[in-house]
Amino acid sequence: MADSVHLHRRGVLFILSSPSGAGKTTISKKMLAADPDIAPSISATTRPMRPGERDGVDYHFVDVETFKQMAADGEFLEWAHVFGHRYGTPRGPVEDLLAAGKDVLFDIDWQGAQQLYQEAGPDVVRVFILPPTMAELERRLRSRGTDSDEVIAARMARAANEISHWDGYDYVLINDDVEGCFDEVKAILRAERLKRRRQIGLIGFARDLIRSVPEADKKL
Ligand SMILES: Nc1nc2c(ncn2[C@@H]2O[C@H](COP(=O)(O)OP(=O)(O)O)[C@@H](O)[C@H]2O)c(=O)[nH]1
Ligand SMILES: Nc1ncnc2c1ncn2[C@@H]1O[C@H](COP(=O)(O)OP(=O)(O)O)[C@@H](O)[C@H]1O
Repeated sequence: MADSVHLHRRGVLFILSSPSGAGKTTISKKMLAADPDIAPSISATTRPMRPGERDGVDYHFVDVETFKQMAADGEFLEWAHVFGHRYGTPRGPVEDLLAAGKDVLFDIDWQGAQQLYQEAGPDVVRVFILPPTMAELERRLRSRGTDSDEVIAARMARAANEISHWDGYDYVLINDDVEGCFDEVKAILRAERLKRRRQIGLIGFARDLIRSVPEADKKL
C-alpha cells in the first residue's frame, strides 16, 4: 500500500547552482551515483570540451549555429550566455524523465534557475552552493587543472556576481566538507519529495482512510 502511494508523486526539478569551482559538479555526481530516482538534465553548450569530459554525458557539445537553431526551434526550456558561451537545457529529455516518474537534476546558473522557476514554478527546488572562502574557491579551480590562468581569472571575476544572486534560491549551503554538504543536499531532496503537494497518490489514500472509518465512529 505505502509503496504504491509513493509512486504517485510529482517529480522534483532540482537545481544546483554555484560559482564555478565551488563543487556543484562533485555534489551532482555523488547524488546521481547514490540515487536511482534522480537523473541529470544534460545541457547543450558551445564551450569547448575539457579533458575527461564526454559528449552526450557531461554536455551535448554543439557549435554556435546548431545551438541557435535549437533555440529558434523552441528546443530549450531555458538558455543563457555564461563565460562567453551559450548553455541551454533541452526540453524533451526533461519532459520524458518527469513522465517516467524521475526527479531531474540541473547544474545550471542563476539565469537558468530564474527561467526554469518561471516555467515550472513550485515543482522547482533551487539550491545554491557557496565556497567557504574566495581563496579556497580559487584553490579549487586551480586544483581541478582543467582551465588556463586566463579562464580561472575570468571565473573568479564572475564569482562575486554569481554569489550576489544567492537570495534567488530556496536553500543556500556552504561546501566546506564535501560529505557534509552532500548530506545536506540529500536531506533537502528527501524532504522536498515528501511535500504534500508532490504526493499526488496521498489524495486518494487519505480519502480512503477517512472512508474506512465507520460512520458511527466519525460522530464521536
Ligand atoms: N543557464 C544555464 N546554465 C548552465 C547550463 N549548463 C551549465 N550551466 C552553467 O554554466 C556555468 C559554466 O559551466 P561549466 O562551463 O561546465 O563550468 P563549471 O562552472 O566549472 O561547472 C555553470 O554555472 C553551470 O551551472 C544550462 O543549460 N543553462
Ligand atoms: N568540499 C571540497 N573540498 C575540497 N575540494 C573540493 C570540495 N568540493 C569540490 N572540490 C574540488 O574542487 C574542484 C572544483 O569542483 P567542481 O565540482 O568541479 O566545481 P563546479 O562544478 O562548481 O565548478 C574539483 O577539483 C573538486 O574535486
